[in-house]
Amino acid sequence: MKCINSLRIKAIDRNCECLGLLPVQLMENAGAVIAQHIRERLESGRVLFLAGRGNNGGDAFVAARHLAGSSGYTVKVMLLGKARDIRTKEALHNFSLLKFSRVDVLEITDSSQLETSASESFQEADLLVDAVFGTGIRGKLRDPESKVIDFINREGKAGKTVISVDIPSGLDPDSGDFEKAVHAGLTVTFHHMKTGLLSEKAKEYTGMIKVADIGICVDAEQYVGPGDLMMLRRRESGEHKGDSGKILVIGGGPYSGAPALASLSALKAGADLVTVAVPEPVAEIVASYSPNLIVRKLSSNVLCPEDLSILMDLINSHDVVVMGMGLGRAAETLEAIRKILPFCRKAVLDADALSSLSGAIFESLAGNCELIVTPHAGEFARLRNMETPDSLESRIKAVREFSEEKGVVTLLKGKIDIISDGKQTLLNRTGNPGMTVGGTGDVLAGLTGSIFSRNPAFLAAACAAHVNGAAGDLAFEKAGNGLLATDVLENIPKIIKAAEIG
Ligand SMILES: NC(=O)C1=CN([C@@H]2O[C@H](COP(=O)(O)OP(=O)(O)OC[C@H]3O[C@@H](n4cnc5c(N)ncnc54)[C@H](O)[C@@H]3O)[C@@H](O)[C@H]2O)[C@@H](O)CC1
Ligand SMILES: [K+]
Repeated sequence: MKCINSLRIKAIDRNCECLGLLPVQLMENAGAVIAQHIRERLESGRVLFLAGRGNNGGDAFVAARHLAGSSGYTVKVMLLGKARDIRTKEALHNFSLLKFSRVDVLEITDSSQLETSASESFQEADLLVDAVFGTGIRGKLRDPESKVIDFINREGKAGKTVISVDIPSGLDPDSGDFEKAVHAGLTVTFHHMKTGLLSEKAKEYTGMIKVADIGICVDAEQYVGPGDLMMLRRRESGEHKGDSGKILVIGGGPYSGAPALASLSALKAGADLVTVAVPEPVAEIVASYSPNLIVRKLSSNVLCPEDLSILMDLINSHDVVVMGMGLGRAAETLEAIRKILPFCRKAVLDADALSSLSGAIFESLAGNCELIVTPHAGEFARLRNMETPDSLESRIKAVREFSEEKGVVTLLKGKIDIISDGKQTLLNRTGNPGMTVGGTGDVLAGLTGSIFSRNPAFLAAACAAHVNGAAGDLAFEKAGNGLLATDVLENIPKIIKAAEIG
């Protein structure tokens, strides 16, 4: 059974919104599902909804409206707080519809009301709906919410049915931990099972669990979207130079532009420091591209095994090594890459570096170096010794199997990018035909390294693919098919800033 954590559900929710499926639509579906489960449990009678001020409460407002429209039900909503404290516009919108829906509303502004004016509502209810907290619960429980959980449990103990919306209130949706939680007879959770519901501790509290479809678009989950960018680590105030990533780019030799593009891209994506190590003949050219780059000279015309002595300290003092761009495929270069890799903790391999990889290398790296590879279809074919299939389905299968077998994260570039770590797979469709121009792959590699320095490999690769394509789409608006890799580079900060992840 597919399980999901609270961060990912938020991401999917946001992706839905970006696709045009509004949060209020999902709330409507969630509420309608809850109303249906109530009807199945209770043919007629008094139903009391305990609603918090977040979207979990919003689901309850919708369910109350649906149920009040069915004959035989007397419906009451107890709002924990004042209407003006309701946190989201969707919940507030649905709350405001209650006054036209034959639903009694009681605002609990003081815990003492629970013992006095509100106590009768608990006693006379035939069924209680727990919509105090869903996936948005944070920190220690406060009153009146904490007390309401006790009141719900008291009625449950007396034999009344308690239905929890999404999760029993009080449970941490990810760990299943709690200081106090609603004891439900039935939990109706939305879209996928929440990780916390399956914990040993939670099992006694959830009652029967039903996973309910609420109409989330498949693409919101299968494709990387702005919601996934929300999962990336935010920069904290008070961070120091270097905390937001130190990237070592190893590239150049036959080419000089490629390592410069990767390095600048890492900086534009928010890395604090980028050092670019390049063979001696191109060092000055690379340095001339930008004063923001720290350039280190390697010993000869191309990267070679002797350079390991210069590179060791650099590798140790940087978070991520991004390697391959413009290195060429001289035998000594490929040998050097194979020698360098075991010393890296995190590495992104692109272009020529991919030619150095063999089964034995992957095995020797397992557990020591986290690796992201960013091949295009031709490079992927060479990596696997097998044609890269044309159909999307077969490509997805190939990328998933390769990633699982080799223990790496693969970002297969194409019209639709495929990102997989063997267990999770995401697709990306940002980008445009103008991006077939040289250099955009170098930009992607640097961007990936930059995000990877602060985030898990799979999330970093997926988000990098999305940001790179989105920056390319902005560049396309101005330059069409005449866009350059440098135009993509220039637009990276706009995309990063819009997602507030820089
Ligand atoms: N795809 C989705 O994510 C959907 C989510 N929906 C619902 O939205 C819920 C998540 O909504 P929210 O993120 O608004 O969060 P919640 O409704 O779970 O609760 C957040 C609110 O609870 C209060 N709160 C949090 N911790 C507290 C504490 N320790 N003591 C006292 N008060 C506390 C705060 O006022 C906060 O605004 C889900 O569980 C689900 O029921 C649905 O509307 C449909 C779609
Ligand atoms: K709940």
